[in-house]
Formats: sequence, C-alpha cells, structure tokens
Amino acid sequence: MCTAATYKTTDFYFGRTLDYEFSYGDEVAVLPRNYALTFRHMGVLKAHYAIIGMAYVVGDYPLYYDGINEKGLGMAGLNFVGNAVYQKIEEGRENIAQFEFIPWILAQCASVCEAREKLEKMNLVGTQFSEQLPAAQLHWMIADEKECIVVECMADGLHIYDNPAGVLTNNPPFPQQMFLLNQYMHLSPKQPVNAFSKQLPLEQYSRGMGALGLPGDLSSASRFARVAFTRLHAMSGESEKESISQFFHILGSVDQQRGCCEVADGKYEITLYTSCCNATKGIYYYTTYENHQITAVDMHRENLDGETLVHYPIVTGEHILWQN
Ligand SMILES: C[C@H](CCC(=O)NCCS(=O)(=O)O)[C@H]1CC[C@H]2[C@@H]3[C@H](O)C[C@@H]4C[C@H](O)CC[C@]4(C)[C@H]3C[C@H](O)[C@]12C
Repeated sequence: MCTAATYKTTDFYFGRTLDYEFSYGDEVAVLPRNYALTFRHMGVLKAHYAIIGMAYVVGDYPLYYDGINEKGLGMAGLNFVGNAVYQKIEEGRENIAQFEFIPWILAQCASVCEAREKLEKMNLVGTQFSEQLPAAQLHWMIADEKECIVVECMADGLHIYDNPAGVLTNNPPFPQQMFLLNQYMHLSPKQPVNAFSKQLPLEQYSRGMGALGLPGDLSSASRFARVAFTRLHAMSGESEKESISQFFHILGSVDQQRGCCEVADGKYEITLYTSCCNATKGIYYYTTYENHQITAVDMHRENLDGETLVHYPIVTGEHILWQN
C-alpha cells in the first residue's frame, strides 16, 4: 500500500509513503536540465525542468516513483492493481509509456494547469521498460500549491479528477474513495456532545472521542479516510522544520509496521520509506523503515545545468543521538 499527501504552510510540501514487501534499490535521483531524456515514442527532450525524486536507477535512467520539479510541481505513482489499463499506441497523439509518465510531466510542466494541457494530448501506453520490468499498474497524484489532481487510466480511458482531499492511496478508484468519506462526515477533532439520546446521561470518558469511528486498519480505503482526516486538520508553524515535522506526522498516521500486513507466507508489507518534498525549494526529505532520522537532498546543491544524473542511495540504519 502507499499513501500520498500535500501540505501547505509558507512553502508547498508533497510526499508519500512507499509500502511494499521489497525494495527495488531506491535512490534519490536529481535529473538536471540538460540530461537528454529519451522517450520510447516521442524522441529526445534535450532541455527541460530539473527534477528530484525517488527512483530505481537502471544504467543512468531514473525510473521515478515520485518527485518534484524546480517549478514546484509534484507527482507520485501508487499501485492501482486490477484497475490500471494502458492504451494502445495511437498515431498523432503523444504516446507515453507508463514508466515515462513522471519525467514527461515534471520535465515540461510548471503547474497542474500546464499538466492538464499535456494530459489532453497524451496517450498513456503499456510499453515495457524491459522484459524484466513490465508496466507497473499505477494511478498518480499531481499537485502544486494551488491544486491537486488524480490521473487514472482505466479500461474506459484516461480520467482526471480534482482532488480536494489532497491525498491518494490505492484501490478502489478515486471517485469511490471520495464517496466513502461521506460515511465519516460526523467525525471531528472536537469533543462530541451527546446527540444519541437526551434520556441517557452519556459522557466523554476520553480525549479524542470526536473521531471515534475513524478506521485504524491498513486497507487502502481506511488509510484514505485516516490520512484525509489527519491532513485536513493538521496544524503547524510555518517554518521549514515545523512544516516537515508535521508532514511526517501526517503520513505517520498510515505507517505500516512489519507483521501487520502479510502479503504471502512470511512476507510482510512495510513502509519502506516516507518522503516529504519541499516543492518550493527543491528539497527531498525522507525517512526509511530502519532510519527515522530525516535525511535530505537539495537539488539546488547540484549543478542543475548539467547533463548527467546524480543519484544517492538511500541512507539506511538507525542514527541514534546519544545524550550521555
Ligand atoms: C510498488 C510501488 C507501489 C507501492 C504501492 O502502491 N503499494 C501498495 C500495494 S497494494 O496495491 O495496496 O497491494 C510502485 C510505485 C512506483 C513503481 C515503480 C515505477 O513505476 C518505476 C518502474 C516502472 C516499471 O514499469 C516497473 C519497475 C518500476 C521501478 C516500478 C516498480 C513498482 O511498481 C513501484 C515501485
């Protein structure tokens, strides 16, 4: 399972959890403006916006899972297994392979508004990266500081939805996830009053009872409701440290612990990493399952006018600050 979310203070933040039972070998990859991006059906894009994101780097090609560009646009791919259906190659349209979708958008669009224009001409196809890496069945969240959308390519075509909740998880399709929120409309961060019956002397016996009924399990629909509630009520100071701290707390509400979600005999899905990008400043912060210290890569500390990909294997293992 995976969860993505946005957050806005002075700056705009975009991030996700990546939950899975194994890692492909994740690296934070900075794609500079003059890296020649070759697309399978669309030729080469020589100059474009710089991108930073989490990727599996094959040769010197970044297979991005999520990222932001230097203009403040963010995009993340999350599993959409059983629902994602890619289109057939069509002459006269912009045919983009599923694994190229993130670089295609982030390299060329400065905003969601520009991404919408690109999406109109795009035909998302299932061309495989390689025999070993078939097309992943995903759906995507794209956001800037003003708006957020979800893109789902299904048997009946490409859907683009406005996403006022600012979150995404996995199945079912996005409209159903939003519909299911209706059943939680009575939840509140405030303490409840007795609306059950005046004939019973019902009382609050604990703090937090306003949100009793918010689902606590790891299913995608439950995580959608939980992270939407947490995000929509989240409050923090405006500084960078207060903002990223709060963002990690928002996604912490859907953290997956080893042992709670068995996907095969003895195999467990866990939160492999959690990211928080400052999309305004081009910084990629992350923690991993075994490294709770926040690690950061700043795209502006690299030569963004370069031509070669810069990539950092993620830092693993706990770093403990001893006080004595
Ligand atoms: C497994 C990841 C999604 C995690 C997730 O959503 N888990 C939920 C599980 S469930 O539905 O709820 O069961 C996805 C997100 C991005 C994906 C990767 C990116 O799309 C980039 C390439 C694309 C290639 O086609 C396949 C390898 C790959 C490197 C993908 C491997 C894998 O499918 C990734 C890493």
